Amino acid sequence: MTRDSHAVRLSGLRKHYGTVRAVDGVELAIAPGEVVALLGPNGAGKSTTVDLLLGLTRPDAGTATIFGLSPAEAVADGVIGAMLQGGALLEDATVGEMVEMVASLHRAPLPVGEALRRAGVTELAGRRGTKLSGGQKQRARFAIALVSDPSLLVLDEPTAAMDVGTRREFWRGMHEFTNTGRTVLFATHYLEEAEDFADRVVLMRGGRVVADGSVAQVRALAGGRTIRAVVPGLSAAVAGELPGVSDVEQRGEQVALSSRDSDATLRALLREYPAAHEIEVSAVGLEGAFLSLTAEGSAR
Ligand SMILES: Nc1ncnc2c1ncn2[C@@H]1O[C@H](COP(=O)(O)OP(=O)(O)OP(=O)(O)O)[C@@H](O)[C@H]1O
Repeated sequence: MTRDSHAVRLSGLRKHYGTVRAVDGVELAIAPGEVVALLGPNGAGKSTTVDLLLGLTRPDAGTATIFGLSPAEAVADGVIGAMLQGGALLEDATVGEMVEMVASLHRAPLPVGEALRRAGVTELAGRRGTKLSGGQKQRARFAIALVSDPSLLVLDEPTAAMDVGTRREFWRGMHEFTNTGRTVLFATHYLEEAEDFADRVVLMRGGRVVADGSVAQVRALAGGRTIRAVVPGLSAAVAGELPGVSDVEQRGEQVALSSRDSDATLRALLREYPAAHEIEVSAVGLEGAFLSLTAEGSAR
């Protein structure tokens, strides 16, 4: 088999559970070195996509490859490391023993101490699985995911059980990993994590990819900008007819116009209402884009 130049390639991937289309024709190619956030509301198909990529579930149709390998081959080779939400830990073993055991399964693992350090669990090495808090378990799973020294890390809501400080430490460890040119795909509900950490955002809804691009591109897809101004004598009906305007919110003389073309809207607004003042134009945040692109009945 020729080595695929992509770190991840999902083609025509489908998985149904009864009548539920958990993954409904996903196409996704991730280049080596990309850090990709997988976003979407509950039930969008993120975990199923991750499971298909790891070979934990078989697709009804389509293929998933990792550097040209099947999921099973990639897992066996240590090319892919995974951190899953409910990933089992051995309750009777210590964190150090668990990492040691996983290391022994791989040809060229990281030194165990190094994996523990990168995951911030050096102090927990002697602690048993039963004695770990939710956030500590997540960090132990991170050490286990790192120890094969994988080229691709796949993480399903890695920081879900972590407090703010632990989360910051976790992303510091991740930066250490990605700075060496490794590839990461992580599913998350925290938009600020996607905004801060990902090069690319893939938005899923109903088992499909509904947006894919940089944070800035996904924001732009959601339909532009908001213009806020104080406009004496404004008529909401007239404002709604200005070019590019998709929504008008008025409170007294204060107005917020959502616009697909803020330049055209602003020119027309000032022509119509020369007394308009305190004008502010702002981009839609990732949160706004997320809500608009994943809303039920959204056009995309
Ligand atoms: N093993 C299963 N059996 C039956 N239905 C399933 C199974 N796994 C997932 N589903 C269904 O498939 C759909 C997609 O679920 P999935 O867990 O992939 O979504 P998700 O985007 O990860 O959601 P969340 O953000 O809540 O974790 C949902 O409707 C879910 O109920």
